[in-house]
Amino acid sequence: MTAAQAENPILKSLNAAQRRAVTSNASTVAILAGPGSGKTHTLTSRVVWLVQQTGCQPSDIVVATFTVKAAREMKERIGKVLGPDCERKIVLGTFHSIARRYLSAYGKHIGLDSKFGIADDGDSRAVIQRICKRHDFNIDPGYARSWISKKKAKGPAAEAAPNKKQPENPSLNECYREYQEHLERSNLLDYDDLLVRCVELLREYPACVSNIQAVLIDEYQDTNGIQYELMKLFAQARQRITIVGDPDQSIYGWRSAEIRNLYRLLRDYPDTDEISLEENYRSSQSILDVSLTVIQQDKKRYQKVLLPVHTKGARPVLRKLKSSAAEGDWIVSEIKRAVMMFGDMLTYEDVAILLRSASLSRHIEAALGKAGLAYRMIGGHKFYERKEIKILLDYLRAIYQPDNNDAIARIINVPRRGIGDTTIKRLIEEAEQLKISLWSLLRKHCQGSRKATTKILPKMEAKLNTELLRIISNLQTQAQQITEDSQHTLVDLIEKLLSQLDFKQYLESEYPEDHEQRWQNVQEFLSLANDFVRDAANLEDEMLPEIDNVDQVKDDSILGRFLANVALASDAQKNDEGAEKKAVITISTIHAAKGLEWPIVFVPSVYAGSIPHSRAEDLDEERRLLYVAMTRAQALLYLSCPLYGSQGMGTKVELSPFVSPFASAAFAKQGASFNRPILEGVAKILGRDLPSEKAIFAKLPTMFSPEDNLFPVDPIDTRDAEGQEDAEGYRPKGPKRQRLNNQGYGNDDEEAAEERPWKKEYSTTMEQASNFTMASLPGFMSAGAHQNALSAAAAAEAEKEAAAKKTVKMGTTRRKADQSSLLGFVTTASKKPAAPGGGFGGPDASMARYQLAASRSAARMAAETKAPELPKLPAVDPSLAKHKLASGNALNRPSVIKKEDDKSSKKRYHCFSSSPPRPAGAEDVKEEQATTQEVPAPDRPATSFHRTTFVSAASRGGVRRPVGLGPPPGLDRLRKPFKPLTITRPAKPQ
Ligand SMILES: Nc1ncnc2c1ncn2[C@@H]1O[C@H](COP(=O)(O)OP(=O)(O)OP(=O)(O)O)[C@@H](O)[C@H]1O
Repeated sequence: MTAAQAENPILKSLNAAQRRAVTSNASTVAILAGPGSGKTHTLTSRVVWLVQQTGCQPSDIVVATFTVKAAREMKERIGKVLGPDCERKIVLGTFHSIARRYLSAYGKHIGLDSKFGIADDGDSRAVIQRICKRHDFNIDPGYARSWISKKKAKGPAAEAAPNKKQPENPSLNECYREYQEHLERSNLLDYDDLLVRCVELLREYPACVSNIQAVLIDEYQDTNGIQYELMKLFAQARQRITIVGDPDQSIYGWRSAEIRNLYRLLRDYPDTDEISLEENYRSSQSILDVSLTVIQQDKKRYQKVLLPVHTKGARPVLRKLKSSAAEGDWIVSEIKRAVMMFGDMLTYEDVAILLRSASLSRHIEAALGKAGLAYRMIGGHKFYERKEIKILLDYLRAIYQPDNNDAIARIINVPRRGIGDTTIKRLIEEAEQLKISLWSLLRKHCQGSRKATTKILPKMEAKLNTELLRIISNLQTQAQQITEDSQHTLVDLIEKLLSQLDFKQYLESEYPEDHEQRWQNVQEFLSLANDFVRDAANLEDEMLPEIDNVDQVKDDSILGRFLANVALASDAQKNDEGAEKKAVITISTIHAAKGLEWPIVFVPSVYAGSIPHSRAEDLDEERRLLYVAMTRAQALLYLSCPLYGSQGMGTKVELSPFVSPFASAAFAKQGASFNRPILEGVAKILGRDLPSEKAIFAKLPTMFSPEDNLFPVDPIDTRDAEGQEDAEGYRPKGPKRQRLNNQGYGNDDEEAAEERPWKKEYSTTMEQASNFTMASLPGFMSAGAHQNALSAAAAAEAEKEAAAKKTVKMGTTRRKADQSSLLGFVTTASKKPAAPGGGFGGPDASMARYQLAASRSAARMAAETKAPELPKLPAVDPSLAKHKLASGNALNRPSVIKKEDDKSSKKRYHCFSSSPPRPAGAEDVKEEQATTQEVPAPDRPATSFHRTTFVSAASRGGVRRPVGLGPPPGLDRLRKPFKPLTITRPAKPQ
């Protein structure tokens, strides 16, 4: 690196490999590296470098990202360095949004009406469903939808070539043809069409992109065939491409992402400068190690080196819980514990719960709701999908583009105009038969020029005429004025629409229970439109640069752009934006979490059937999904698995095969003790200031449990051997017992578990007796332990200095001498072997040694004060499970069957004792425990089935009632009408 480069602010924050990638003069640069190695950071820096150092105009750069969220973040990062002006000019967005911009500007050259609308997923599904129904096709509409999408995604060549292996169902082709005809008639493009038509445009009119000097693609591993074509076409003028990607994170196979695109790139651009980034800046060493162990099970994968920059940190956890409900409760308790134990350093915003499928969120949401913790959903229910917002959007679509049959069909009877579903269906069919739009047909009917086939009663016609047609026609005029007259804005238009529909009144009558909330959503929608109008003052940001001799249509309809923005912003939710300001927990699907990171990550439901998903076709892709989820974590990673899943009335599940082979070796069974070295390690990874012990302690609530011990570490399966259940399908046979405490709800049905009336938020010191050690408190360390740690750290520091002296020789070729060729990279194992033991190991930094030494001392200390390990016995003797209380006079206390060998029974009652726990014997403390300090679950206290001695005795007449209490209650009852006695008693911990 030259001296000037060293001073350059763009390059300062980069390591050598990243710098090389940013400054490479090669026309094609491929950066392939593992998660957290700074790929996105490098790509952003390269954009800045190209603008500042090579004289590229921002408007001549195309940057394609995979999600709207990623595009927004990258824009922000670039804007910070280059300023808002430059940032706006860069053509940056998802493939779909970039394609839309080109199609609205130049689409007329390929015969596209520039006012095309976008059919979102819901629209496409509805159209296909109608076609299948009309023709009685024996195909699943969902399958037909993805079949059509795949066909389009593969590009025109694949579309023409028939599938030889599997003969195609002729109905599918027919469905495809009709679907496409429908979209054309309605002047709609679906998501796939945006790409397909853009490819067509750029092939036929390359002049549209003659200005493009550089094309940069993020998350390249998830591009599909058509996106690859598009990338090449965008770059056709200068052939200057930079891609970043990680084959291990390819998780969009179902969307036709093609891992083969990596090979294609190297084949099509043989001079590609190959750069691999090997340092992982995101996660602790233990998180990285265990994630690599998961991904390395895929023997066919592309091997690559990923070295941790951070210290070992807390060991990732694999927690077993009894049921999904218990899993949700445990997650809540662990989040609370972490946030509390780190003082102000961590907030709820630092926590993400990543799910294989959105449907798994029910229990988690219920648990968070019960605990009053705010959360936001990514990939969940979207703001734009709310009923009231959809209605308004459909009206706006109809105003902008009356030929949008689907929008018209959905609003024809909203608010109610007395037009039933059958009539609407007939109208649609009539329009389709006549090959005219629904709007034209309605006009014909209402103008009296068509009457025969559809029996719309005159009254309805009048209503349609005065309401729907009038509203839409009037507002169409106003919509046109928006662009010509600045006095009229999009917000005015929406307000007028609301008043003409009397929308508030409509919501009140239609949704009496939650109309206020819905009206609030409408207000939010208005403010969203207002923001859009304000930003549209910078209309130019969407404009593509003028190119000589190529006509461009100015996309100056604010309404049209607003609607396109809504259709493409499928994962940018308005409610998210609001929530982002507050410290809230994130619940996300793993797919939507791509490219993001959080200090604390939970991955629940790690069982076969969930991940890998029962319907998944590609197991390797499922493994990669788990890998993506795990590598989102910076400091603390938790996986969990219930004994019974939430689907199918709680069927028994097995731990995911992706983790089961090494579960006990690689994971801790419960959350780490947050002692000072662990806290300091996390602070270092996150680059945050750790509050003092005093400050942390001051904020801890009284009776707060500092350990992850509210739930049993090894939950007991209480169902019978065959998993037999009674007729209800879930509740086990046998007498109902009083629940002992809130731990392990596995033998209850899920609902019952969710509706538990009371749940303690803490455990008492006494319950902690067996594991209450000073070392488990944050910050505690004995002087001896501290001394040992200091000397270990000093030794490690010396070692580190010696290692730093070994410098790496730079090669003279494009590729760094110590980096494997990209082809080698994607085909053979790297020269640098993975850390021994499947990725466990690697160089210990001084911090790690310090931590290890410190925690060893702490563990030794703990061992000295630890109560003896007690045999794990069920809280209630199993033989008693079948015991039934006789309804009559069997009021005697059931006799506990004494076990010969139960010598420790006495010890199990220590919860009732105020004496300190007995010291541990000469028990060895393993090295492994030193860092993680697993805490045994508290033993269950004494339990019995007894009814009170008093009742028992009184009913036998064995005890005299004290005089002052009056006559026995039984006598009184005889005189009064019978009133059942109901006591709502919390399930009390005993
Ligand atoms: N040279 C560096 N020095 C310090 N931190 C860095 C460096 N490069 C990247 N980082 C940090 O590492 C983290 C991960 O970076 P980034 O998101 O760019 O990684 P990525 O390779 O794109 O990850 P993924 O593939 O998982 O999306 C970020 O917090 C980033 O700021």
